[in-house]
Amino acid sequence: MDPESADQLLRHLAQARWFAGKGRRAEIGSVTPLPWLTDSSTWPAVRVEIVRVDYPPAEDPPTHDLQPSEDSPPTQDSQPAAAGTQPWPYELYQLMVAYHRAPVPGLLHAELGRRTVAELGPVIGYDATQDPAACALLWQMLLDGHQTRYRDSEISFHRTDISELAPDAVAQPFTGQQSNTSVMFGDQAMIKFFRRIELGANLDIEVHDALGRAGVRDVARLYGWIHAHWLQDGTPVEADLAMAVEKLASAEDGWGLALDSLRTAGDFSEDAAALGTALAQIHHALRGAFPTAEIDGRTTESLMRTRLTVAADVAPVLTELTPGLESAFAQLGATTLATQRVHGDFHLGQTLKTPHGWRIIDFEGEPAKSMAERVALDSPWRDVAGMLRSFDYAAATVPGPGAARWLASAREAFLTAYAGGLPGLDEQAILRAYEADKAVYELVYEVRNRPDWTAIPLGAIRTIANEGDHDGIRPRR
Ligand SMILES: Nc1ncnc2c1ncn2[C@@H]1O[C@H](COP(=O)(O)OP(=O)(O)O)[C@@H](O)[C@H]1O
Ligand SMILES: O=P(O)(O)O[C@H]1O[C@H](CO)[C@@H](O[C@H]2O[C@H](CO)[C@@H](O)[C@H](O)[C@H]2O)[C@H](O)[C@H]1O
Repeated sequence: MDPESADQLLRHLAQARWFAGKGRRAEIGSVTPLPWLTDSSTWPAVRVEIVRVDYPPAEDPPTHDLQPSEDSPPTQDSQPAAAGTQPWPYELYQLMVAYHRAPVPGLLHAELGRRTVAELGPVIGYDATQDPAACALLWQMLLDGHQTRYRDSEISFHRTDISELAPDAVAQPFTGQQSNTSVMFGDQAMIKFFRRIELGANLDIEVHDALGRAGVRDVARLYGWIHAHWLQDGTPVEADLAMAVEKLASAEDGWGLALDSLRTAGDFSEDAAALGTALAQIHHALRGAFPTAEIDGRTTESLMRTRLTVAADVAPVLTELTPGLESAFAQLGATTLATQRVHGDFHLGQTLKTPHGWRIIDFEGEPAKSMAERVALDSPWRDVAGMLRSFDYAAATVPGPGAARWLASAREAFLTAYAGGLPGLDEQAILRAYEADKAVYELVYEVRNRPDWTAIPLGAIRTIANEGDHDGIRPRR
């Protein structure tokens, strides 16, 4: 790729909401095209291109010296870099590209650049997720279970039961807040194209698949996914590129509903109870579908202490609160924790209320955690604590005379429905430790993303830390 095209691509990435490298010194390391999804007579011509974005240290000169590779389909415009190992951090991003021979009115915002592609000649590349013609082709490929291979690369569409899906569903890009890119197909399905690629199995697909097989109705039905394997700079890799699920029509998100209820002095306890029941059903199914283990609570306590130390570098106010927080974590030291696969980032924004009941979405865990952390077994109390923190966020966002009562009744209804009764003292102590750990995570999240919101988790952290002090409980180490 010539420097001008690399710069153009980098500019496109830099303005994309899903690009994680904003504000960092980034370079295009390589662009690896996967096999064409369309045949030579079909326009637009569609394929996935995997973009490696490098983050070299400031002293290294920019590298646009990308070398052609024999492992990729021949093109004039994009080749993987020759580098086999990367001395600096990098990320892989998916671009689903639709090539047209002439400009498409209405797709100006989705233009990736003009280039000459060996098999196509001079063309204009667009983000296919924004192109109705390309989306119609992708939809048909899902329905057909399309598969295409070239040398060491393959891309395949996998389906579950798609008998209810109509071929003529009209594509509509999702315009709400999200970290990936979703396209709605009529009122039937949504395809979420993962932007930042994680090699291996995608957690959201894995969990939706397992819960669907277990007959759980509290999540959207999984209709299929797109999987690929290719040579990434000479190394064979594979990843899931997209997930197709039931579109939850007429759905309202839990965060908005909770705020509405607070603003109108309403009562959220019925909804909170339904969310508790849904979470209990999901946890039950996850226990059946994935391994479980009993672990020494001291291991979790130690992880929480480490996370707190790391967090205090980002939010130094945590240093003075550390003794109280460690007191809360220390309660875990005396327990054996039953662990399993969990949601990992359960909050009101991950819940949608449909005419058929609440549905839970986005099983990928906390975005700031590594894949190993997100897939690790954990106590189900992590998710319970996540939702309790979310009620606290909602009440703090709409303060007023009724907020404290709203919060208490939502908490009680959720906990009672989840656990079949209010937790005993031992469970309350575990829950408190998880609430503290979650609030520490949130404080870091807010410092980095929404500095105006730091007071919310900080308020909870102070309360928990001071409770520990009053109890006179001290960490044992
Ligand atoms: N199955 C679905 N049907 C309808 N809308 C959905 C569905 N799943 C997610 N959404 C909408 O998309 C938004 C983002 O979903 P999410 O899974 O969190 O995406 P991302 O991982 O890209 O951030 C949700 O807040 C919700 O409004
Ligand atoms: O992007 P994700 O939805 O995966 O989650 C991240 O962003 C959330 C904010 O959008 C953040 O949630 C925090 O704020 C919510 C209110 O906006 C609140 O309901 C949650 O309880 C609170 O944790 C989440 O922590 C973060 O991982």
